[in-house]
Amino acid sequence: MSVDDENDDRMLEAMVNNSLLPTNQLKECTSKEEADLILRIRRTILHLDEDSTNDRSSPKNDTILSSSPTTSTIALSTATLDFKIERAKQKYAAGSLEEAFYECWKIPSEQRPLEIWKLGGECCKKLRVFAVAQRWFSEAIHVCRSNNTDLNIKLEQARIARFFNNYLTQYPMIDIRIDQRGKGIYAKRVISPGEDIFTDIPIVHAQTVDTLSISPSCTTCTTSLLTPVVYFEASWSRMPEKLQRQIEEYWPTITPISCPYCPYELYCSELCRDKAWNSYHRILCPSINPETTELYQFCANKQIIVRETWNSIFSPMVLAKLIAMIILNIVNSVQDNDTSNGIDLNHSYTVEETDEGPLEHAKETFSEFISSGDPTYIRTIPRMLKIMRNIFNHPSMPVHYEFNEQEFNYRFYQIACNAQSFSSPTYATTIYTRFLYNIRQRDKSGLYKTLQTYLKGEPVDQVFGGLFPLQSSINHSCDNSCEIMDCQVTPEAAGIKVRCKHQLKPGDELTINYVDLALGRRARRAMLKRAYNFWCECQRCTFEGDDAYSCTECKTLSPVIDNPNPNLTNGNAPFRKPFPACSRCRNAWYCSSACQKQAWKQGHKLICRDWTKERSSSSAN
Ligand SMILES: C[S@@+](CC[C@H](N)C(=O)[O-])C[C@H]1O[C@@H](n2cnc3c(N)ncnc32)[C@H](O)[C@@H]1O
Repeated sequence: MSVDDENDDRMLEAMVNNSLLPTNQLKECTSKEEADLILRIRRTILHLDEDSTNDRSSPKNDTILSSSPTTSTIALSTATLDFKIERAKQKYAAGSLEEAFYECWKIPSEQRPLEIWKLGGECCKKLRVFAVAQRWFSEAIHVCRSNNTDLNIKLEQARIARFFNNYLTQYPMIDIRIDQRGKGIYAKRVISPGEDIFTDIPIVHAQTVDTLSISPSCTTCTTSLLTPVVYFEASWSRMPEKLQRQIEEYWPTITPISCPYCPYELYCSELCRDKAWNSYHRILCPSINPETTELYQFCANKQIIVRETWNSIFSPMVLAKLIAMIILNIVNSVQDNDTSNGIDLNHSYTVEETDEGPLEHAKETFSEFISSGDPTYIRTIPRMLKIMRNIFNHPSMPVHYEFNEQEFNYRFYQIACNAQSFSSPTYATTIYTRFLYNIRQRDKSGLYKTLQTYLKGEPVDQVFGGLFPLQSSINHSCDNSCEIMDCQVTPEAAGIKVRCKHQLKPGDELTINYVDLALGRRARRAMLKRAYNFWCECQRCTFEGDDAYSCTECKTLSPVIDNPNPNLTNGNAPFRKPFPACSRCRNAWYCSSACQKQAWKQGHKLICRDWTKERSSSSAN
């Protein structure tokens, strides 16, 4: 500490002792996080004992924290204010973040200028106290009174950092940044091909409607529950009993248990059953809420799948579970006696009230999933809106959740834009393969030969669609740098891992493919627009063309020709002679070798390969 600093400190102490910092100003902490930070700074950095008599402002945590900032602080003179602002800036420039924040904090909130709110926010961001950073940037925006993009980005970054803090601490090789596409994940160090980057467990998931009835599995942990009865279908009942016993002897042991109150959910264990009950089934079980029967039957009856909507990874059950989990979050927070959230169980809360009000935290878990799509689309699926409304308006609901068209639309697109397919590595085929292996190893009676007339080949594997908090921040590229693999993340939970496919340098973005890479650019872009509501401008889309009738490089249209086949029509458009395709990728067409050479140099060489041979590993669609 320099002499100047010491003098400043003495001056500051004098100010404190001369009531320039009134005690009740310490009530200005509006959150527990802020109060904790201030107390930590006072204890560890400034060595100010909470009970020190020197320090007139020496509250305990409960007095330092106030739910509403006081307005009764004594105003600082302009000179003192300027002195404090300057001092905060100096501390920040010297890298003393805690002290800089303390300086900012000691200025009464009503006198804090924009630069102090901003500086305090920066300090907290660097100190990784993101909840406080969020509040200070938010106040900065409030003080600013105009739309300040820089501050909005800072606030958004603090919010994201707060939400993903645990993940980013666990996976220091990645970072989350935002741009016009929303969040994205970036490498912070070199990551080599084949390296596993992170694992993730879904926050909500459900089995896809097209595998539900043919590939039974544990609703909670997704492990296959394929039994011989299900595998052999009708032929099981026609088999001699002795053969059935022999099959059972070699079939891996599987003992599914169902919900005791309804036939719709299967589990591999009581643990999985209880988890499901506590997180959503206790309000979605048809024995409690009869309106859910229609939803369970809709999912079980694969004939009525509207493929375009409830596609291979999007089960409407994900949507129902998500809302059920929010409702149970509310109930649990009340039961935890957390009175600070001010929830009144006798009151029916509406979605609007929960948006800004005390129930916000109940929805916070799902707040990071982006939601983007055509709002008129859901009018084409009125039946599901009706089913959901009936479920969530049923009197058995512990709190009222107004499930209107707007909410349906928002939640629908949250799932549509973010759902990722996955499965337990204990697939149906794993069970079947083990069965055949057991017979080959142990059977001496010629069972395998007898079974030939009954075996139907490999069973269909169970597939689930889920929302993964971290993985859902990965943007798409048609030349993706990473791939998604199924993974048993913990002994109890299946999920995914993200594996590096192409070498990543610090700052490079982690990307996955949401659509089949073998498709041409026009089809890929159309699918991405329809399913995810964005127009792909990735490197590959930039250096490929749509068709053979315009030069991918100079955009010149190919020459008009006579109709080559009188049976063909082309609307009012003329017939054109196709330009030759790039012989390797066949996804770009050039009018001349000069254009081809130019395109190659510009960047086509970076993405030119036979895409039909690329493994389409990620299945976000
Ligand atoms: C799974 S999320 C990816 C993370 C997302 N950016 C976020 O902020 O949460 C999918 C959404 O991200 C956006 N997105 C993903 N890849 C994109 C790309 N290549 N170009 C533009 N937007 C993209 C689209 O809005 C899409 O619906």
